[in-house]
This record gives sequence, C-alpha cells and structure tokens, in this order.
Amino acid sequence: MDDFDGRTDVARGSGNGLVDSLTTAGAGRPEQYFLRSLSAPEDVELVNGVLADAFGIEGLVDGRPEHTVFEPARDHVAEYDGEPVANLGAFTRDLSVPGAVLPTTHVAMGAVRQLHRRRGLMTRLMHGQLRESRYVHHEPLSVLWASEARIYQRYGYGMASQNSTFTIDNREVRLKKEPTLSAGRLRETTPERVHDEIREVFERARPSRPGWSSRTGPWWTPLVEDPPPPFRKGYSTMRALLFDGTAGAEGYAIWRRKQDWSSDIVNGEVQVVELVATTPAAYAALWHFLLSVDLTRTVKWDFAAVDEPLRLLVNEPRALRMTTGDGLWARLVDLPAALSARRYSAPLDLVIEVTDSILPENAGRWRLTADDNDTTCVRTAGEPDLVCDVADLGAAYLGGTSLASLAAAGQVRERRPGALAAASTAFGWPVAPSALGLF
Ligand SMILES: CC(=O)SCCNC(=O)CCNC(=O)[C@H](O)C(C)(C)COP(=O)(O)OP(=O)(O)OC[C@H]1O[C@@H](n2cnc3c(N)ncnc32)[C@H](O)[C@@H]1OP(=O)(O)O
Repeated sequence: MDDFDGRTDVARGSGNGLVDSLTTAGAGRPEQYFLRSLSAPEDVELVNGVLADAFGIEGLVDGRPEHTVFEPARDHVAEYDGEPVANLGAFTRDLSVPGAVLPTTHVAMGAVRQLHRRRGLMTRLMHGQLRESRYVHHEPLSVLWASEARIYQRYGYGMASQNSTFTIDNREVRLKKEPTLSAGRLRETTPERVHDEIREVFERARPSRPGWSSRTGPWWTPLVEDPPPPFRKGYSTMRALLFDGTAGAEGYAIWRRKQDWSSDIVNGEVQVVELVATTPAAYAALWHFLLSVDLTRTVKWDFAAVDEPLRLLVNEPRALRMTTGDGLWARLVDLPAALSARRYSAPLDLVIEVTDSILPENAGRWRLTADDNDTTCVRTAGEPDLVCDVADLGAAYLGGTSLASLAAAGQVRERRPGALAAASTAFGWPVAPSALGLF
C-alpha cells in the first residue's frame, strides 16, 4: 500500500523527498511525474509559471536578486513531460512561540496546475517536505497561511492562531483617554527613511508575540518600498509614523491612504499595513493619529491580533467592526523537540498518546514535564492522560487554541480526570498568537 490510497505506484529516490517520481492513473492512462528540488535563483520563473496557473496571478514571487525571498533548494516541483506542473516551497525563518524562538519551516507557494490536480501531487510534495524539514533542516515546527483552510488539516496542521480584521468607522470611535504628550512625540516620515529604526522596534517586540516570524532584508522590501503606481490599487505611497519615547523609537505604524469622493462626500480610507509598539504610550499615540486622519471615514487593518489592546482603548469597540478568521496553521514536525522547546504557563506532568499518519516518528506515548527550571518530553510506556492527533497539538502549540476547546470538538480525549483542565491551562499563554501580514 502506498501513500496515495492505491491510486499510484511510487518509486522513492533519496528518501528525503529531494528526488522522487510518481505514477498516477491519470485520465485512464498512467502518467509519470518526476519530482525534484530546484537549484538556481532563475528557477523562480518556473515557480511563477505554476503559481500563475493555480492562482490566476502573474509574477507572484519577486525574483530580483536584492528583493527575493525565494530559496531554490527548498522549493520542490513535479514535472510532467519536462514542464513543472506542481510546486511547493518553504522559507527558512524563525518563529516566536510561547517563551522561545524556534527554527520553523514557513511553507508557501503550494500550487498544482489545473490539469494535474487531485492526483496526489501536493500530498507527495507535502510528505517529502515534512521529512526534509525534520531530517535536513532540523526544524521542529512548520507553519503556513492557508488559501483554503480545508486543504492542510489532512497533513497534520492545526489552526494555531486567529487573525483579526478591523474595518473601523472613524466617526464613531475615539480613544477613551487622549494620549499624554509627556510620554513622547510622533514623527511622520517615509518607511524607507526610518527603515533601521523600524527594524529595531520590530526585533524588540518580536520574541514576545507568538506567531511572529523573523525577517531578513528582502522580507522588509514590500513594507519600505512602494510598488509602481499601477500596482498600488489607488492607494498613496506608504507613510511611516514613529513614536519616540525617552529611550528612542518605541513603536511604528506603516500606513497609506486612498481618497474617495464618489458619493460627493468625504469617504477616504486609511490602511494600516503594520503597527508594532513596545510600550502602551506608543500604541495609544499611534492609534490616536490613525483614527483622526482628515478626509477619511474608514480605517482598515487586516492583520491584527485577537487580543489587540485597541478594543479596550476606544470608547465604542463595536465601531471597530472586528472580524476573525484562521491565521497561522502549525504542524509539529519533531514532536519531542517542539514540545520541549516552548514554555508553559503552569507546571505540567502529562502523558499524551499521539497519532501521526505521516510522520510515525511522532506517534505513540510521550511524557511531557515542565516546571520553572526545565521542560522535557520523552517516550513512555505509561498510561495516557490525553489522547489526540498531532494536528491537535499543532493547534494548541502557540497557546491560542485551548486543548479544552479541542476536546469539546471531540478531537482531544481525556483519559485521566483533571488532566484536560491542567493541560489546557499550561498550554495557554498570556499573549494571543498572531501572524504578520507579510508572513
Ligand atoms: C501554503 C500554501 O501554499 S496555500 C496555497 C494553496 N494553493 C492553492 O490554493 C492554489 C490552487 N489549488 C491548487 O493548486 C491545488 O488544488 C492544491 C495545491 C490545493 C491541491 O493540489 P492537489 O495535487 O490536487 O492535491 P492532492 O491531489 O494531493 O489532494 C489530496 C487530497 O486533498 C483534497 N484537496 C486538495 N485540494 C483541495 C481543496 N482545495 N478543497 C478540498 N479538498 C482538496 C483532494 O481532494 C484529495 O483528497 P483525497 O485524498 O480524499 O482524495
């Protein structure tokens, strides 16, 4: 029996998913696919070809040398008749998790050309990538944003964070208290001019917000450089707002605006691209500005956390018109390494029995112990306190989805009374996981 429900005949190559082939029944006749990793920066064009067909958008990945985040060696394609028809990529980045920062596979660019879908190509690429993450890159965790949430649960990913969107009616909402001028002052400029200061604020804030990813230079490009006017969708150039406190910059907002007079009355929009603050004073001052930009009626922010303090700062939280959806999906790639790397909110001594149909190395019974000094996760023959799938631990890993909630959904099962409540508390975290818009 192979990985594809008997539909395929699989010949494995290197064993870590780097080179592989796959024969599917296709439309009544065998079809041979050759799977390989890419090697050259120019291969980004092969990837863009597949993405254009699968997403209907041209040039999704920027291939210019100084701008690109593309990592050819982490990108795998399936070729048919010498042409790439499926793609799966990854970025090498760190992710903040409760109390730690972990090397984490950032999965992206999953795409299969329309004519080659539903033959198991993405499944094969995913399985190979998980093994490569574990055995080649030694990353205990993998995360992604899903184009459609239903795709990735079958690969052991669980919904680990929720994303909030604000569509604020700025006529209806004000801060309850005016920010005090003594705490610092605001500076208005362009992101390009204050790039270093922005990066420094981001680096200070990043470790304490689970779900935020590290950024090398090219990841900053879309935040600090404007696209050419035809690609701005009517928005202005990007603006930067910095809050200077006693010890330098304590927060920034990158934002832009769109003017709209279509209904003969002012109807402009402020779009918050990113807002990061390391002090409450900075956070309040930035929002005070953004909520009162002349000639605008709406403030839009697409990538906010579910516990955003803005909800508590304003006089009419309903006018924030906050909606939530799934954010990051997380998958434990190396279960003991991942579970022992994060910190827990309470002491813990728990035996978990785990199923993992793709990485059986993770399956079985694990004893997880945590106290103020040490966290360990080792195999055990002891009786389980909780039983679950690896996807449930992925969902709970960043502290944003409670094990109790997963149990109420019938996914996590409690075998020892009291174990679920204790584990739910310990896996929880004071700061909700969030994900950056830029991933
Ligand atoms: C992290 C990211 O990259 S997010 C971007 C994901 N990409 C896209 O959404 C682009 C458009 N879609 C596509 O390119 C493809 O349809 C993909 C990548 C989603 C799936 O590729 P495929 O090669 O068709 O997947 P594969 O054949 O391995 O399917 C495996 C299973 O998932 C199911 N499946 C795959 N995609 C979907 C979907 N969009 N909705 C529902 N079920 C799906 C298949 O039916 C199959 O189920 P089965 O095992 O019960 O038969």
